[in-house]
Amino acid sequence: MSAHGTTTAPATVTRTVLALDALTVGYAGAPVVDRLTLDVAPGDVVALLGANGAGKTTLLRTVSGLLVPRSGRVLLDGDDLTTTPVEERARRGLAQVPEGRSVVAELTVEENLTLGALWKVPGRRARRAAIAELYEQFEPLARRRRALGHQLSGGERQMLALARALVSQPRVLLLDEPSLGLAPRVVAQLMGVLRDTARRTGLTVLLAEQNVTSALSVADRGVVLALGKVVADAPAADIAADPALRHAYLGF
Ligand SMILES: Nc1ncnc2c1ncn2[C@@H]1O[C@H](COP(=O)(O)OP(=O)(O)OP(=O)(O)O)[C@@H](O)[C@H]1O
Repeated sequence: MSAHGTTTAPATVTRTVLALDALTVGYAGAPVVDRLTLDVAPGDVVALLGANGAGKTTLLRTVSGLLVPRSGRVLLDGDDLTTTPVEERARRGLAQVPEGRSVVAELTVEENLTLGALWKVPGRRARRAAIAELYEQFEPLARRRRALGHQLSGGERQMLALARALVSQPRVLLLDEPSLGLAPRVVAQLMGVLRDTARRTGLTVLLAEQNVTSALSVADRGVVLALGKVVADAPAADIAADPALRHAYLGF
């Protein structure tokens, strides 16, 4: 009771950086993402899991602005970005690393990183400092800074794609299948860098992965999709420890 005799609400504030509100997205025919609602807290690493075709890529592309939903909203810090162009979303701190390690094959590692920093980090000196800082985390890239994109291994390319997204210091990182086609040792290295970065910087991550074990090893929270709907949303450790859930939706 307060001094005036009224009951005051407890001072708990749930902060949300990214909110997906009843999103429905599709191509031709039935929706692929179906009235999906998800709130992501700042600094959360969320693994988006689900079988082939569950709607993970479609959801990430809707958040980054590559796809426009049929209905529902995408909110960043409470601002409705549902119809905001991709570039403006990027300027506001949303960065996507698409499936397939998009790096520029004809440019060196360092040039690719400079390109990533170009419009987000003003001034050559600041860009050089941002890249130097990244090299400290992405040690294999530092060693290959003069190598061209096409000379890199799959793991190095994926690492470069991740580093290039991080150089713009995004607030929310959208990662689509970073482990695809990589050897387990390389996947472990990549996930380790992602986990360290998220812990150090408070970055919020939405990580779509078929590699459930790897994704849950870095995530705080797991969200399982099936037919475009959320069928489970729980701490990553609980999902990893739930054999019935794994068997029903994750194939192991
Ligand atoms: N460009 C497109 N045009 C038409 N249908 C599409 C398109 N892209 C995806 N789909 C369909 O939408 C559904 C969901 O695909 P999506 O790629 O979002 O799933 P996913 O969970 O990311 O699966 P994967 O891990 O295989 O990428 C699938 O049935 C897929 O065939």
